[in-house]
Amino acid sequence: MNEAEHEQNVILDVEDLRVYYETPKGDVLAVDGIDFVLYEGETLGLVGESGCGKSTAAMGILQLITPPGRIVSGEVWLDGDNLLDLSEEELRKRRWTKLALIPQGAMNSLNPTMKISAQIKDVIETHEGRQSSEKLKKRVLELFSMVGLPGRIYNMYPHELSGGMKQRVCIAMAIALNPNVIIADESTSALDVVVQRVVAQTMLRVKEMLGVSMIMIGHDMGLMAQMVDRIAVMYAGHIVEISGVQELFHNPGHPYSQLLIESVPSLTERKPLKITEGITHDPRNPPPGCIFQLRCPFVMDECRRIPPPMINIAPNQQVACHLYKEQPDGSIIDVRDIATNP
Ligand SMILES: Nc1ncnc2c1ncn2[C@@H]1O[C@H](COP(=O)(O)OP(=O)(O)OP(=O)(O)O)[C@@H](O)[C@H]1O
Repeated sequence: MNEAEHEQNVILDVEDLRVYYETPKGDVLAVDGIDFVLYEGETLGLVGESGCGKSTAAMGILQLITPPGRIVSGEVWLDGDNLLDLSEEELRKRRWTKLALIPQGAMNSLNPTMKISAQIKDVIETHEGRQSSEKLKKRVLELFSMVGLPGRIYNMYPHELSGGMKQRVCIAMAIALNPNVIIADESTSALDVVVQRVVAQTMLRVKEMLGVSMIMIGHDMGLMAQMVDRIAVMYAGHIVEISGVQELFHNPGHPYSQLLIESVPSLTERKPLKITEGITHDPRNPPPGCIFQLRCPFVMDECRRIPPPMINIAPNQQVACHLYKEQPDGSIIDVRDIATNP
């Protein structure tokens, strides 16, 4: 769905974001011009194989890139501000209160020497100033109950909790100041499958209770299918498709999305995993034209020369691929259909 067709408001607007890492052999173009919007109340999945730039994109949005990384260009609009224009002080005020991150391996980011409750209180007091201990305790216990944690862990340390519980503590921290947007970076991948599902359900419940918008980063397509409204598919620093879950799973548009969907394991049918090659080009020296050309089964001459623009191929489906051509009447044709039905 494009912005005009969507009834909801845009809460986060990322435009042409580029983040590169400096290396002795040249810059790694980790995120190389991504554009997307997040709608109010929406959960957007960001998927793609390891190294495609998902975490870098998240850190770029939050302005948390550190050397050798740097933001080369872009705009990140949140609540009327371009985060790239703000001072570190202004950014600090917005982190946790407007935009919260549940980082990769979040549960290992808890301070092992501090009680769980003290860590959550710290987040609250840093932003809101000192408060009565009674009031703080009530708030922490409320947060625990929202994420399904028992009150008895109030005086516990991180090592006394299971992985799933620690992950819930990180969710509690992320929602403590009622942010508009939460970015969860593969926050469930270090957990076993059953715990993953429980944590994922906690995130969904919290999302519904608070009406917060979320970006969920991961590679488990099955989990994504159950959790998100739309999915942005990333390949080598580029977003190649943004589609509704139904559209992506039933009719993936980009050849890379097609490979990803074909690789989703099914309970009833065993099939070989198609994604085995990984990103084939040097991320410091991407080919001109389409970023996926070296692995694309449908590559054409045009793909080797011209980067494909993102176009709407269906109401809730945008794809950057030369296979799709917009006709003067606005309809879309797939050039493979012309080749097979002249
Ligand atoms: N400090 C760094 N120096 C050089 N290159 C880096 C650095 N950090 C990341 N990269 C490169 O940037 C690219 C994107 O990495 P990133 O971690 O964002 O990908 P990802 O999709 O989040 O991967 P994963 O799913 O494994 O977390 C990769 O090619 C990676 O090797």
